[in-house]
Amino acid sequence: MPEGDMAKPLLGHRSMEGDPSTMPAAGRTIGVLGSGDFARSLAIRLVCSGFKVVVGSRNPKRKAGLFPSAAEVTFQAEAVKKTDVIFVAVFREHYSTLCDLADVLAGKILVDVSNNTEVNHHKESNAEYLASLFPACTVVKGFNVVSAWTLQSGARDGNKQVLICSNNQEAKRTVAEIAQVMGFTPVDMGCMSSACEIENIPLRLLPAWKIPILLALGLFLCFFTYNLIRQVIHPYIREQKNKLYKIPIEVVNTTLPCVAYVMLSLVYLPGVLAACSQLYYGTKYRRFPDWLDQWLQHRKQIGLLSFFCAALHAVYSLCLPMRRSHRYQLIETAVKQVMWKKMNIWVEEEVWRMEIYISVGIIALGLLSLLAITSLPSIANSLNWREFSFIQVKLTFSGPHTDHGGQRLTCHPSTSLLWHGNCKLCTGVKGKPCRSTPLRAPWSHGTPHPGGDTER
Ligand SMILES: Cc1cc2nc3c(=O)[nH]c(=O)nc-3n(C[C@H](O)[C@H](O)[C@H](O)COP(=O)(O)OP(=O)(O)OC[C@H]3O[C@@H](n4cnc5c(N)ncnc54)[C@H](O)[C@@H]3O)c2cc1C
Ligand SMILES: NC(=O)C1=CN([C@@H]2O[C@H](COP(=O)(O)OP(=O)(O)OC[C@H]3O[C@@H](n4cnc5c(N)ncnc54)[C@H](OP(=O)(O)O)[C@@H]3O)[C@@H](O)[C@H]2O)C=CC1
Ligand code: HEM
Ligand SMILES: [Cu+2]
Ligand SMILES: [Fe+3]
Repeated sequence: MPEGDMAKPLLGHRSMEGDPSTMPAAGRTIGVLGSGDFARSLAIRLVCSGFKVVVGSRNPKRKAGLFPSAAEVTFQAEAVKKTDVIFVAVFREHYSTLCDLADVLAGKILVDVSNNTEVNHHKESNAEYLASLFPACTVVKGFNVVSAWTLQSGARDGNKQVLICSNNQEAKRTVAEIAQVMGFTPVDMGCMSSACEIENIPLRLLPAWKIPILLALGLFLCFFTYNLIRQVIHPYIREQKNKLYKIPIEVVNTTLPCVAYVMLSLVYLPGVLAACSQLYYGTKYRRFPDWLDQWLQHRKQIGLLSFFCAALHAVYSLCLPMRRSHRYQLIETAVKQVMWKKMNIWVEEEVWRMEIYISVGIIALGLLSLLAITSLPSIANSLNWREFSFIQVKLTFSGPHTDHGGQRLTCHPSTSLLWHGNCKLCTGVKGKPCRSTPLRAPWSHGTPHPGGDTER
């Protein structure tokens, strides 16, 4: 790592957050065991954040060149002696090779940063395993959710959160402070039993998206097969016409809007089912069945995928006239027109149909884009709940709700509150919303009702 890069502060806005040297953790000596990618990034970041760093390696001479000159690289036992807080940047498989250090490590804080390459098949989490190897040490789990790359490039890129857990409050606080000085946001995840959960987080691949993506793929496959039979296979069998050229654009372009439409209806259908269930049972304080609950919670992802398909459809549609096949067809029509000596082939009805078709398509796409943009967390957070629900519900004509006939059903905190003026449960004035707290997501569950009773 060149010195030039080292001199640059990693956090541009650090001065605004106050001098980190005033924090109790700042300036202390931190140990790092291991000299791999993670150890190196950690050392660089720690040095830049004003800590003294000692790196413990099995082969310090060979590895010293990889670390910033401000960090001291020495033998494992030497390094451990100089500090009370040690990051163990070694894989779980090699934890047992550190057992020789047990005596020097006694009474110190070990930070377990390890991840698994697959879901843990061991009985206990890596951190609990480390704790069992070193009973005289205090083990804190943390930093595994940030990558070596995030550490080096600064917390302003990537996720700022560092999840921390430990059975020792004191040690947890110390590590949280270190994380804070490094520019991260520590999140207290409780005691050591959470370690397993924390270790599995980096293994998850967009968990909320799995079902919606499978759904979209399944729908795409069904509609694609249908359109393929209709537009390619059927003409071939009936008239021996070769229409294979239609597959890449035309068949895909008739498939995409169908998927978009079905997905869009799947966004709003569960709300209707939920309302029906509430009307049927005459209460909103009844748990929805799990499948409906899951469905309600996946609406955002389903909606975004619908938007994605619609946007692709628009791009495909705009490219239709660009194709060579389209040019040939135009010329063919013109030649036929000349041959038939027909001057005017203008059909008023078809012209209007297409004009309306496309203009409505453009408006629909515009509204969908608005929904999609406001569902980006950074934008959603900058809107207050009323603006958010105005865009998400009113602008897309998904309301007003059907549940406002009976007083008992009114005032559901998970929905747009624009129609809640006459809510009796609510202490709000007419026209005023019943919930003053900012809207996290209309489907966030278990929110206490401002009238006092807790939903579900
Ligand atoms: C591109 C795109 C992006 C989207 N992004 C977002 C987004 O970021 N955030 C977002 O909120 N929506 C998003 N949506 C989804 C859509 O806007 C929501 O469906 C809408 O916010 C919910 O309003 P609704 O009128 O359907 O009411 P629903 O919430 O469906 O409510 C209908 C009725 O069901 C009952 N009900 C619903 N949920 C519950 C519950 N949890 N507990 C008890 N009763 C309940 C109530 O009686 C309610 O009146 C997106 C959609 C699209 C197409
Ligand atoms: N890379 C990343 O982005 C992230 C890594 N992590 C975790 O950090 C830890 C280290 O990862 P990473 O730096 O990528 O791995 P590397 O393979 O790059 O480094 C592992 C280091 O462990 C040290 N080590 C100590 N004892 C042994 C031993 N017996 N056998 C082999 N190596 C030993 C070695 O240092 P030496 O030879 O100097 O002793 C080696 O450099 C892992 O637990 C990983 O899960 C967590 C989050 C992200
Ligand atoms: C800029 C926006 C859009 C443009 C320019 C556009 C254009 C077109 C065109 C040219 C067709 C005819 C395609 C063909 O016959 O093969 C079409 C069909 C269709 N569009 Fe759009 N569209 C747009 C947005 C949308 C949106 C947002 C939706 C719905 C979510 C949608 C739904 C459909 C449907 C269902 C069809 C019929 C598919 C078929 O069976 O042929 N369109 N669109
Ligand atoms: Cu209310
Ligand atoms: Fe409502």
